[in-house]
Amino acid sequence: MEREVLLDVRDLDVTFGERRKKYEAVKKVNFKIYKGETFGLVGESGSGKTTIGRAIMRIVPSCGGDILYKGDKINGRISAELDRKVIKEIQMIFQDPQASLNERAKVDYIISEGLMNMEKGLGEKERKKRVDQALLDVGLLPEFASRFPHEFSGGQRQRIGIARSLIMNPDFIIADEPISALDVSVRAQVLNLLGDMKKKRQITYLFIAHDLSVMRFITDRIAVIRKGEIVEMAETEELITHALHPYTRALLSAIPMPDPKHEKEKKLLVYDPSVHDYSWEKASWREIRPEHYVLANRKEAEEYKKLYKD
Ligand SMILES: Nc1ncnc2c1ncn2[C@@H]1O[C@H](COP(=O)(O)OP(=O)(O)OP(=O)(O)O)[C@@H](O)[C@H]1O
Repeated sequence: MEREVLLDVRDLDVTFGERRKKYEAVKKVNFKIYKGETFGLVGESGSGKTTIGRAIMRIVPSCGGDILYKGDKINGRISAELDRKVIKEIQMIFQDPQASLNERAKVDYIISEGLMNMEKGLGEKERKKRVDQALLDVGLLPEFASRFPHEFSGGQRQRIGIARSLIMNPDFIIADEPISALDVSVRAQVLNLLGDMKKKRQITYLFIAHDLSVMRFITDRIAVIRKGEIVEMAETEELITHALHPYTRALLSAIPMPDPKHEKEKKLLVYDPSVHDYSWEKASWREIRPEHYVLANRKEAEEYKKLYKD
């Protein structure tokens, strides 16, 4: 059965600064996220993960390429109607719950601010009801609504951030390292909460993280990003067990990075199932195994051939 594509990112470029100070944070990035899946974007700090999330949220402008949500192009100029739909349906959960909540506002306001902007005619009684429900949904008590963020622990603050997203009844959530700033003891709880939300509400996730250990348990597919480019993309289990790109393998096992001088010669390693062998083709995305894509150089190909030839 054909899977429904929720988000389709095509040749996305994001550049910061101008002229000599120009910095290409995201370069020709392509991926699709299917409805109902949890798609992971993994890479070390500064690789461009957050920028991709922010480009989808339209917090940073894209410089090239298309971002299609449910088939509609949402980057660049869009209609007011589509703008409202995207604001409501796509929500983001931020990395640092200490920084992402307005310290001067009560939880009640923080959680319902977006909702009030979207539904101008919303009555006070209904608003209150939805705030209480959102708090209960994330495992917090309705009476917390009258408190300020500083009265909460890191884990509770992240739950408040999640409640702020959930109250919009989103179809798609971008979770940008939602647990990395939290105490180890509460990380699993927050992950479980996100997992429960997915099951109950059929939410699709883009999950951003810098290490693969967490991703392994929560994602269906993963794209590995390095210096603004996707270097490998596959189903999670396939990627973990048959990582092809040395960078992915480095993320998996903390082995040293490949020599950067080999990066210039970019070619695509293609697995041909009919002859059970790999060959090099010009650098455009192709499947190696079903839905396993990799971008690498010739020297690495020789390594892969040795390692992965059945
Ligand atoms: N608004 C901006 N202006 C200029 N440069 C930026 C801006 N935002 C991000 N960058 C740069 O773009 C690159 C990618 O940053 P980004 O935050 O997307 O990386 P990341 O992979 O999410 O890293 P982290 O895990 O540390 O958040 C970095 O070099 C960063 O300094």
